Amino acid sequence: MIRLGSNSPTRALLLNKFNIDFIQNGGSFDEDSIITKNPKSFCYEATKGKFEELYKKYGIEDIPLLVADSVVTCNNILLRKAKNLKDARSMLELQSGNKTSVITCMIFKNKNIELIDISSTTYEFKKFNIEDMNKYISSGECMGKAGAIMVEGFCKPYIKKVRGYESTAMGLSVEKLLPYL
Ligand SMILES: Nc1nc2c(ncn2[C@H]2C[C@H](O)[C@@H](COP(=O)(O)OP(=O)(O)OP(=O)(O)O)O2)c(=O)[nH]1
Repeated sequence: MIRLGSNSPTRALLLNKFNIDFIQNGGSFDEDSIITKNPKSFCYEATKGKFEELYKKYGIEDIPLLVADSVVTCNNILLRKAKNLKDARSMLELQSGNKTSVITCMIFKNKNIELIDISSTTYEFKKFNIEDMNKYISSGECMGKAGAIMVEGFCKPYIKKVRGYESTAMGLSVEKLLPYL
């Protein structure tokens, strides 16, 4: 049993998919407090902030703690979760027919180890079909996802090339975590 220190439904879905028993307690770390715009540093700072908040609140005496953060970088621009549908559209237009990477940082701590993992999955997308993209945006599924992309959904038919785990792109590099559970 582990504590998933996250509000993310996708992270819960991933742990379920890998049959990992967990309870879910999200935090309220303010990612807007992070100064750096470097995608990898931002992702690490956000994960560290989330970990410190929840480690203070729950500790690891009873069960291990897992937190994570994901960001997207395209054309060296840091893309977080879209603020609104207009923001989501511009993120998607940037990534259409382009190369984009999802960076996921995880911190996992139990009584014996502390794992800090930063992984990325890089995609080369074909150009998104406009009608398809409009439908995706108006569905609202683009919200709450780093870079407004959904690799297992909207983006799937447009994947030309991929390097890295799909789980990393969805927000939790579970394959990297398994050896420690
Ligand atoms: N379903 C899906 N979700 C994705 C994908 N890429 C990123 N995400 C989700 C995972 C995270 O919930 C979210 C990235 O935002 P954060 O890392 O800040 O996490 P979030 O605020 O959702 O929850 P947390 O900070 O862990 O409480 O985007 C994807 O391709 N598919």
